[in-house]
Amino acid sequence: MDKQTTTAPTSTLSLLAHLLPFFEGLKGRYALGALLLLATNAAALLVPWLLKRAVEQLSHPVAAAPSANRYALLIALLAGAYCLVRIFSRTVILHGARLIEFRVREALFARLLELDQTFFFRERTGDLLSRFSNDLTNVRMLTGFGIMSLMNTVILYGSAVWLMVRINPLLTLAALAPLPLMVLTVQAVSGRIFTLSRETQEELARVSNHAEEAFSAALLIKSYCRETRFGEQFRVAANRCLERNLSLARLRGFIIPVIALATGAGILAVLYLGGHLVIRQAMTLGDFVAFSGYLALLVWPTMVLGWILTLFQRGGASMARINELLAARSAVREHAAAQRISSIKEEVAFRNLCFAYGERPVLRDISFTVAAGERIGITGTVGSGKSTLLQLIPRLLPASDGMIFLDGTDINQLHLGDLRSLIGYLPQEATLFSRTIAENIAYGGDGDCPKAAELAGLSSDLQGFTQGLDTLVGERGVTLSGGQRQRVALARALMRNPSLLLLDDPLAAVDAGHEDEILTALSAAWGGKTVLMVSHRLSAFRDCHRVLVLDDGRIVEQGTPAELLQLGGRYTELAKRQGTGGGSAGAEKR
Ligand SMILES: Nc1ncnc2c1ncn2[C@@H]1O[C@H](COP(=O)(O)OP(=O)(O)OP(=O)(O)O)[C@@H](O)[C@H]1O
Repeated sequence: MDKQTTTAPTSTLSLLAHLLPFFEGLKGRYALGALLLLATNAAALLVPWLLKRAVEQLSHPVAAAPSANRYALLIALLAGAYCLVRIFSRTVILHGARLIEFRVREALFARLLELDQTFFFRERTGDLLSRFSNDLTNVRMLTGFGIMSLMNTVILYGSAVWLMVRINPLLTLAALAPLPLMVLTVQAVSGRIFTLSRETQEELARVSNHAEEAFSAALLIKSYCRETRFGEQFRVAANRCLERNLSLARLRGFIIPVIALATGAGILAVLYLGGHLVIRQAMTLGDFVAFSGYLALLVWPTMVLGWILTLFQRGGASMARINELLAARSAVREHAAAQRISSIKEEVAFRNLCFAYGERPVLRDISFTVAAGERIGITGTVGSGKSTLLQLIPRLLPASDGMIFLDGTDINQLHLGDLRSLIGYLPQEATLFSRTIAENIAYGGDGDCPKAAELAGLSSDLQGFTQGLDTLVGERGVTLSGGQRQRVALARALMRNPSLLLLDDPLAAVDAGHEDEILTALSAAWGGKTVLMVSHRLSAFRDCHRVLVLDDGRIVEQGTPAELLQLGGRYTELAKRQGTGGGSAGAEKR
């Protein structure tokens, strides 16, 4: 995702405009919140007016005592009503903010599920997690406290200033005269606050990334005694984050005294000028008390202006980061007129398939056809593009149009869900969820779980677990051996009895004893399945009708294992090195 660390603060509003769709159906709630805020402020504004009336009564001392009690009671009642309505207004608005946070989180998650592999190659997990946690919190603060405080400030300023003008326009001017100084200062620093907020969020994302890497690579860090070095790298990242945070705090610290100065100067001006007006009897004492009361009500909203500004700039910066994620588009998309498919009747064909990761070509001019029910082995040098080739078939990676066909139809025109449900894919690295073995296998689809486990050669392992298929595998399968993890993943791929089986190095983490067990079990599972099996071990190809040998993204040899051994080329060389018959048992061609 493009970094926009220097996005101008003026664009904060346009960034926040992206939030509008998430307010759908909540506008009424915010309007009610505003109404309740109006009511609380009306109660607050009545207090100075009652004080004025109470003070005016003091000029008639005889009647003053009972009426003073009455005013005191009224003020107490108003304060009670103020508290009650205030609680409701906060709940109504803050609840709305929680709903918005929930909606944005859902939208983010839906987008992440939709994005293809190439996106995840680019992005760091810690950074993505940070968008889900810190950035979302900032957006919630903005849509909750930010909006509530802003509405409160606008309502209070609008009404209090109007009442003050009614009492004495010139005194109002004097009270508010220092405000432009405050506005100019706030304006001057707001751009810097936005930039710093954005940088802080990015540094925080780096810290999350370091933490995430430290957790997932704990074994590696310990085995290479890299605790100190890793700790140091974390400290550097955390320090950079701290510096940004401190700069932000300094800036906020600078705003608050300026605001306090402006409000203090206003109060001073009112005391001095208002006092003189009262002495000269150009203003009643009651009006002076009411005026001071209104001004006092403005102190807090003025003081929190700096905080509101920070909430908006920080929320804007976070929204920019969230928008980047929401705007990310998958290179693998459903075709507008996607064709449904329920089986592979004839073939899977590759026609001059080329693929590149960014600028780097990985597969070049690959052409071959796999007849339905045919089993193809794929071997070759490390990094020759074998895994990439497999991942292109279920469109886990985006292939260009006109390169891969299923029964004559370009896979890009097929319904994505249909295509994928025809395929059982075993990736090179087995990914397990921290659930039971049975649940991990059942993730592959509906089917016979014990049977799939048996086919994957898991039976003897399951006997060793007291809870068998119900054994919990720990986070990402840590409580299983590498070979066991891979066999659970294999069972998952077999679970839905797929038409097309894509096996990426199914014997990579398997010992010789299990290799034979799995291959024998798989022989029973082939049925009429079309199979593409990648392996470095040529013995894996004993049931394959044909084997392709890849080198630097090209097919350099192909044929039955026996034919390839006759060629005396790459395959023969590999077979010699492995001291095997090169899978020459080779399946009979149909
Ligand atoms: N996400 C990626 N971004 C950039 N390059 C990649 C990415 N994944 C793989 N590659 C590169 O593409 C080439 C082919 O990778 P691939 O994993 O398909 O090879 P392979 O033949 O399966 O390798 P191996 O035998 O080691 O499993 C390699 O050079 C690899 O470095």
